[in-house]
Amino acid sequence: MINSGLLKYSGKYKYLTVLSCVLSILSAAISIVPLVCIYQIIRLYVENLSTKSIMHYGEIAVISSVLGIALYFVALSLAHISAFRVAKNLKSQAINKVIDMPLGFFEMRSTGEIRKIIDENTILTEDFLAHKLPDFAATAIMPLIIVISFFFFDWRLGAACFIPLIISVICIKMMMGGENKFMMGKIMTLQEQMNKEAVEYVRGIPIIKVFQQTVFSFKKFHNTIMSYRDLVTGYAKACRMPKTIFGVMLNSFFVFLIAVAVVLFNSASDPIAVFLDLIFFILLSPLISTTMMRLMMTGENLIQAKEALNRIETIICDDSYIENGSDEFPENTEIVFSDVCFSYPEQEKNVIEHVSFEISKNQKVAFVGLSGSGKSTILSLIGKFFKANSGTITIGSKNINEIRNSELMKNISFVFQDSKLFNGTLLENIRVGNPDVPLEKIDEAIKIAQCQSIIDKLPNGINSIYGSKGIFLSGGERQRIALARAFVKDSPIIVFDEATSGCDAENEFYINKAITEISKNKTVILVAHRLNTVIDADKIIVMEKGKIVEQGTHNDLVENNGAYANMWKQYQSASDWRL
Ligand SMILES: Nc1ncnc2c1ncn2[C@@H]1O[C@H](COP(=O)(O)OP(=O)(O)OP(=O)(O)O)[C@@H](O)[C@H]1O
Repeated sequence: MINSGLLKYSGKYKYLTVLSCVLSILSAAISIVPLVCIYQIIRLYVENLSTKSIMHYGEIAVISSVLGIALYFVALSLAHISAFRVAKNLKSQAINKVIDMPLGFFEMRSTGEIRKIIDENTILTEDFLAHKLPDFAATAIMPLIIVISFFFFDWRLGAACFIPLIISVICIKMMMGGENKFMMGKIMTLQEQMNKEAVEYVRGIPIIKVFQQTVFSFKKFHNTIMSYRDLVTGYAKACRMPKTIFGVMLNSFFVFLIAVAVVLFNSASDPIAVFLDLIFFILLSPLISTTMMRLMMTGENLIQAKEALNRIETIICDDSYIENGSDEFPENTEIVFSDVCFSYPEQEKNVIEHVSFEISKNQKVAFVGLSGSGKSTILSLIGKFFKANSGTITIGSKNINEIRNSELMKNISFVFQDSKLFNGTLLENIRVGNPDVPLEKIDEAIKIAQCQSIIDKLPNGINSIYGSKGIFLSGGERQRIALARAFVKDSPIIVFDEATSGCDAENEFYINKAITEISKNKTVILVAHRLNTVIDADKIIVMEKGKIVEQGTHNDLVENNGAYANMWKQYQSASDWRL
């Protein structure tokens, strides 16, 4: 049940939610008292009885109205306190989980999707607990009110109210039961998808402009919008009839009451008594309508909150990334892959097939091969962005699954093809991996990563805020800042994934020089397309379709006259052609 599901996130505030429901029920029960008092006042007036009693009922009506409002106010206030706590706990648990997730999690989900799951669903649960749940509890008192009015007043007039009431309950069932029960989930899934694809679309606007495309070029986005349109239109059509009948029934209590009352008047020995009972039911019927309307709305909100909770729990309860590794990182940074196979989540085909290799401590090892052969995937597995399907990966004989993610990240630096800088000063960007590093080390990093010329041209030097007032850097310049960052982090293992691709000759020269400096006394793994950067590697591993086809030094592989020798020949002829 949703309530207990949500309440486990409210901690000690759980009782406030329960109390708010109890108070809301009391408030609903008390709300009937003024109606009874008005009925009594009319009865006393019709029967010409004492005005003193009329005053007495008037006072009770006013006091009970105020009490009902006060109880409802307290109920809502308590519900809000508990709801805020649940929203806060849900959000912080989800965010903490996301922070602990390996990079692979973010590769498989867009930021738009993660933001929507956490942000919008917590708002939905908060809204439900703060506003809708007390109302939902209050509607529980309604059957009791109807039964009491049956017994105490006139069962025949009660039955007249019962007819539209039953029909409207059937209509609610038709709108929310059967296939429609799953509608909210489908609608929310499509909304999430639209949100995700809208973000992708906005990101892709430069491509649309450059290639003069329209929104239709973003087929997936367009198709999702169309699917959403079809789904909600279908749902609206399916609900058209029951919703109309529901609306008519809620407004037809008078019709049923008057029809039955006419019959009763004609056969009654005491028409005044029938008239007075009719007055009571006329007073009661708007309360029944409001309650039915509330029931329908809160029922919808209940399904929505349940779906929202399920969605947040896909993150909070995601066991696939449970961290149970230790905080000890091995001294020996030898990396060994033994018969490793891997396929990306939700993909059947292995992109890494029975791969085994060894990288000794402080060796420089390069992966080369055609595009799509699995080089970057190998690097992702070393960083535990994804877990291997089978086989083992060890660092210093310790299985990487036994090393905590944060510890692994502390000891491995990654320099990707397109390094990202965050919105902050260049100094903050450089020391992000080691915030307490002394300024002398930063100066050394700037020198080694050849960043001085970049910093000199900025208005506030190293304190210039990247991304502000036109302070942007070229791809090659960002790479050099990322190299300074890696130097400052000073981790024993460094991974370069095509760090020089996309750079001009000048930047490539600087970056290669920096890589050589930064790599001293480190275990270095690099992926490179430009083979001139791997000649001096201790080992070159050649990949083809997820498998290792050759490994050795540059000279050994050239002598072998295999795949690498071919690549080398092609590379040389291309370089000669360029020259
Ligand atoms: N996130 C992902 N989900 C599904 N498949 C992926 C994902 N990333 C890569 N792949 C697939 O895995 C295979 C290996 O990709 P990988 O990026 O490791 O190759 P690569 O050798 O590094 O290529 P390149 O030199 O072009 O960067 C490719 O077929 C690619 O399509």
